[in-house]
Amino acid sequence: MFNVAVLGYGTVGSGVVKVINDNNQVLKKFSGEEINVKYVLDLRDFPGDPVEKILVHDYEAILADDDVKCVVEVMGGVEPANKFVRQAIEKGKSVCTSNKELVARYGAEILQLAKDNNVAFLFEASVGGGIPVIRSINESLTADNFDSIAGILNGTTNYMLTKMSNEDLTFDEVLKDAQDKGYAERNPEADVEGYDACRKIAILTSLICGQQVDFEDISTEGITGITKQDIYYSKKLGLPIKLLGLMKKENDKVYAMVAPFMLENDHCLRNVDGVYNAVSLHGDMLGDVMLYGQGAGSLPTASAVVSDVVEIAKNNSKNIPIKWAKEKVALGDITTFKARYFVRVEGEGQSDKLRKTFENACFAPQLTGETAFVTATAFSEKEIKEKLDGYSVLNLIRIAE
Ligand SMILES: NC(=O)C1=CN([C@@H]2O[C@H](COP(=O)(O)OP(=O)(O)OC[C@H]3O[C@@H](n4cnc5c(N)ncnc54)[C@H](OP(=O)(O)O)[C@@H]3O)[C@@H](O)[C@H]2O)C=CC1
Ligand SMILES: N[C@@H](CC=O)C(=O)O
Repeated sequence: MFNVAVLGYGTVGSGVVKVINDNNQVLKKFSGEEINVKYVLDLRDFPGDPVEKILVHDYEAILADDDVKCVVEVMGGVEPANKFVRQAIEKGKSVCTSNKELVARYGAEILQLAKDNNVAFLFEASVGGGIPVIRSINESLTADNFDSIAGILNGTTNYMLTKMSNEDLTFDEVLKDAQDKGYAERNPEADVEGYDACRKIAILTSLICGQQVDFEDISTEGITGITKQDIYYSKKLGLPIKLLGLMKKENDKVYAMVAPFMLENDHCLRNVDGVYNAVSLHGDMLGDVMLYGQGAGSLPTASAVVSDVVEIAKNNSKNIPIKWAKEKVALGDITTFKARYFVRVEGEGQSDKLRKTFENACFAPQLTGETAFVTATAFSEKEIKEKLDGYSVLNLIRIAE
C-alpha cells in the first residue's frame, strides 16, 4: 500500500481523490502498488462527503505518520504551501504539486532539498494542466537543444477569448463563467493579467535551460486591454487573439515574454480554443513538436497530479533527478523583439496618411471613430510607438507568424 496525503480539498484536490479512487486499478498497474489516500487536509469540514472520515485540520498529524510516503500539495499560494512542502521533504516524504506559484519561485531550491533528502519533488500539473509537458521535457525531449517555446499556457484566458469571440459576451461575464467552471485562480488577476502564464513560461524556460529563470524578469501583459472592438477586428481579419507565453534563444541569449497576439493563418496554435492549452517547442534535431490538452479544470489537472504520484510510487519514493540549478539566467532585452502589429488609432479615414508611414499596411473594415490596420513590416515596441507619435493609439497587438 502506498499512502498519500492530499493538502487542499478544492477543485484540484477533490479531483485527485476521485482519480485515485476511481482509477485505482490503472494506478496499480503502472505503479505496482495500491495507492491510498490516507489523509485529506483542509481548513473546512465537508459534512456528508466520504472524505470526512480521513479529513484532518492539523498538518502535524500527516507529518508524524511514517506510513505517508507522498504529500500532494494542491492548496495553492506560496505560504504555507512552501513551508508544508519543505517539512514533508525533511521528514523523508516525496511531494508533488500543481502549484506553479510555488514552483516558479522555489522550484530549484525545493528540488535541491528533495535531492538532499533522497525523495522526489514533481510538479507535472504546474504547467498546462493535464498536458504531460514537464515529463516530456525531462524524460523524452532529451536529445535536442531547444531554441524556442510558444505556448497557450492559461486555460482561463483562452476560454475567455474564445467565448468573447464566439458569443456576444462581456469580459466580466466570461470571467465569471471560467471561475464557475473551476479554471480560474483564487485571485483571477493572476490569469487575466498574464501572471499565471508568466510563471508557467518561467518554469518551462528554467527546465529547458537547466537554470533558474525568475518570473519577475519576464515582460508580461495580460488580456485586460483586449476590448470588444479588438475582437471584432480579429474576426474580420481572421486573426484570432491568444495570450502567448514565448521563449526564444538567439546568439546565446534567452528572451521570454507573455502578451496577447493575433495569430496568422498557418500558426500552429491558432486553433487551440476554449480551456485547451498547447505548447510548441523547436529542437535542433527534432524540429517542431507540439503538446495539446486541457489546461485547467478539476479532472484533467488531477490526472497530471496523480501521474506524479504513480511516478513517485514506481520509484519507491526515491529522488527523481530534474536539472534546475539555482544560478540565474540573465534574460535578453525583450524591447528589441520585433513583430508586425495590429494598430487602432482614433479618428476615421486616416488610411491615406498612415499609408505614408506604414507602407503596404493592410487596413481593416473600420468601426466608427477609428482607423485600424496591420503593418506589413516588423517593428520593436519602441519603433512602432515612435512611428505612431502624434496619433491617439487605441490599441496595439502583436502578430504571431
Ligand atoms: N483549478 C485548476 O484548473 C488548476 C489549478 N492549479 C493549481 O492548483 C492549486 C489548487 O488550485 P484549486 O484546486 O483550483 O484551488 P481551490 O481554491 O479550489 O482549492 C484549494 C483548497 O485548499 C484549501 N486550503 C487553502 N489553504 C489551506 C491551508 N493552509 N490548509 C489547508 N487547506 C487549505 C482551500 O480551503 P478554503 O477554500 O477553505 O480556503 C481549498 O479547499 C493552485 O496552486 C492552482 O494554481 C493548477 C492547474 C489547474
Ligand atoms: N488558472 C489556471 C489554472 C491552471 O493552471 C489556468 O486557467 O490555466
